[in-house]
Formats: sequence, structure tokens, C-alpha cells
Amino acid sequence: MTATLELLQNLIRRQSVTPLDEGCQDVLAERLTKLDFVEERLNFADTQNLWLRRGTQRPLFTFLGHTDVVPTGPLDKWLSPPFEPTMRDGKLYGRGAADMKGGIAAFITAVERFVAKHPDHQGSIAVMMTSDEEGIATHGVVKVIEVLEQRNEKIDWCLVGEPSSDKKLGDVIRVGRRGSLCAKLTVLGIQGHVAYPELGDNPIHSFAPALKALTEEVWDHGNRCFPPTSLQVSNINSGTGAENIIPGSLEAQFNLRFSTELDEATIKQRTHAILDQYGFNYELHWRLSGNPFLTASGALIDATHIAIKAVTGFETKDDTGGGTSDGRFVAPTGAQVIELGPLNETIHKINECIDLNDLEVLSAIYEQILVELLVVRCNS
Ligand SMILES: N[C@@H](CCC[C@H](NC(=O)CCC(=O)O)C(=O)O)C(=O)O
Ligand SMILES: [Zn+2]
Ligand SMILES: [Zn+2]
Repeated sequence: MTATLELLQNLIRRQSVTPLDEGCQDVLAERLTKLDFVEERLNFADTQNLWLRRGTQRPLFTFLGHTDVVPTGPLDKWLSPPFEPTMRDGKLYGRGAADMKGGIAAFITAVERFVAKHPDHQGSIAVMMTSDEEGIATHGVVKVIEVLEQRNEKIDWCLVGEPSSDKKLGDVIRVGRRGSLCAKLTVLGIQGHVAYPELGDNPIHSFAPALKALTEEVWDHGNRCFPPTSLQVSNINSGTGAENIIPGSLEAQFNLRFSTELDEATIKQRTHAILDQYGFNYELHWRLSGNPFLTASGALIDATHIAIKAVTGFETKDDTGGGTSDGRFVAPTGAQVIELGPLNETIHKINECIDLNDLEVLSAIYEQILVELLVVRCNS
């Protein structure tokens, strides 16, 4: 069994459903402190955060990941228990295998091999972990970055191990992410008897045309780097459960994934303009999960392209799709941020898995990126 596979199995056995860590970070810290990484725990509220750094010089390369996982869903639908890592058909199954304990295991073994071969490398290497990525992310990386900024500790290059790959390992890297803006809408009506509609005001009926307008709105056309902005309604609730009552209110939630063509203020203003056309009373509460970010071409993207080509033989593609990530907290510091990790086909699903060969290839690519940045580039 390889070192990466063994470590991944150890991590999957820990039931670290967000915001729990269940000792995952202890395992990582124990391995890397043996290699002269300095360990810091930056825990806030219910969230465990770990900052491990080897070296004091710049440039500082950072691997960023999360040890929390999403809930399993119905256990009886899993072919093997989600927290018992199980090998079948050349794959390892378990919650977090791809998102993102596989990436974390590959980080650690890549660093171990790299340090063994290049103990006196240039610059510094850090590993940043949080247990609050899958949750609301208020006490995770955002807080660690605050601490680093306060002491002027600057990350030059940040690689997030989120599952970026599409059809084969390394075929897609994320060089940025769309913004994410969440809305909670309450449409206010008047509760009444369905037989006396003139005495009530049905919020479902009021909202229906506005819902159509919101979902049909062309928010923008995207641009060279970003796909068009999209709005998705995630929840609608109304009604008392009775067949003969007009409900008094309706709650809806929707989320916009937005490109750099738009910003928070413009989206809010345009949403109000749409809703205001329909003459109902409403309350609207917003939460900005993250602004869009984009890493310009530079050393990190170049090194990643070279490393993927060297290990796999093919060219990778730059992309800004998918969800947002904790990279949104790192990019505003001026760091170059990219994301490279396993195939995302099974993430958050029942029977999440990672291909055993992909795990080793990923670790080899990570190691090669360190070589490109902290050996080849720094010595040229
Ligand atoms: N709940 C958090 C942020 C949620 C982040 C989440 N990201 C992913 O699912 C990554 C998937 C991928 O790699 O494409 C999301 O985009 O919703 C918050 O809102 O603070
Ligand atoms: Zn993830
Ligand atoms: Zn996830």
C-alpha cells in the first residue's frame, strides 16, 4: 500500500462532518513537524484551523485544504459504509475521498518526498487546513488570513486541493471562481379562506410572475474568463398544509453565481427593480458568500501547466467554473491562487470515490509543482 493511500484511509475513517475535524489535523501536523514545519493552531469558535510552515523566506508556497466533509446522506444507499474506506474496482470509496481528503493526502506525501530530496529548498512551504469549508465558513480560512495579514505574513502562491478535474486527472485547473451571493426573500400576503379570495392576498400567486422574471433575466454574457452569471432558486416554502387556507407569506431562497461583469451592489439593485414591478410587499436579506476572483497568468499557473504536462503528458485547461472555494479569502491578499484536485464527478454524492491511480498521479503533480517553483524557478 502506498503512503498516500494509507494516509487517505486514515483520514476517511475520521467522521469529520462539518465543522468537525476529528483529529485529521493532528495527523497532518504530526507528519510535517517531523520535517521541521512549525505548527500553529488558529482555532475560532467551533472551527479547527492549522497553519504549518517550513522556512521563513519568501516566496511562500501554500497548500490549502479542508478536513471537514459533507454529511453522508442515507447510509443504506452506500455500497460500503462512508467512513470505512473500501477499495473496489481500482477506486477508494468513502466520504471525503475526492472532496477533499484525497487532495490533502496527496499534499502531504508530495511534501514529504520533496523535502527528502530538497531539504535546503528556496522559499517556504506552508499547509493551511480548516474544518469549516463545507459549512458557513465564518471561522475558517477567513480568520486565518486575518491573522496572517496582521503579522504581514504574505502568501505568494496558493494551491487549493479542491476537486477541479473533469474527465481525467489534471485536465482542468481553476484559475478563479465566480462570486456567490445568497438571497432570502419573504413575500408578504394576507392569510384567509380559499373560498373568500377577496379577503386574502395569496403570496404564491403574487410571486409566480416575479419568479419567472428572475429566472429568465439575462444577468450578463460573462466574459473571456468567466461564464455568464446565473441565478438558481434553491428553496420555496409557503402554505399551512391545509387545503382551504390562503397562506400569509412565502419564503424563497436563491443564489447567484456571478462573473466579474457584475458586482454585489448591481445585482441587488437589479433584483429589487424586478421584484418592484409586481406590486407585492416583500423583505429581502442578502449574504455575500464570496466575490469573484481571478489569478492572472504568472509563475503559479505556468508551473502547474508544466508539472501536469511532465507527469501526465497532456495540456491542462484553465477554467473558472464550479462552486466557490476558500481561495476567495486568499486571493484578495494579492496571492496567486489556483485549484487542482481529483475528479469532481462523485463529490457530495452517495458512494463518493477516488481512483487509486489518480491519487498517486496527483501527489506526483503536486511534488513537481514544488520543484518547478522552489527549485527550478528560484535557482534560475
Ligand atoms: N457554504 C460556504 C461556501 C460553499 C462553497 C461551495 N463550494 C463548493 O461546493 C466547491 C465545489 C467545486 O469545487 O466546484 C459552493 O460553491 O457553494 C459559504 O457560502 O460560505
Ligand atoms: Zn471541498
Ligand atoms: Zn464540498
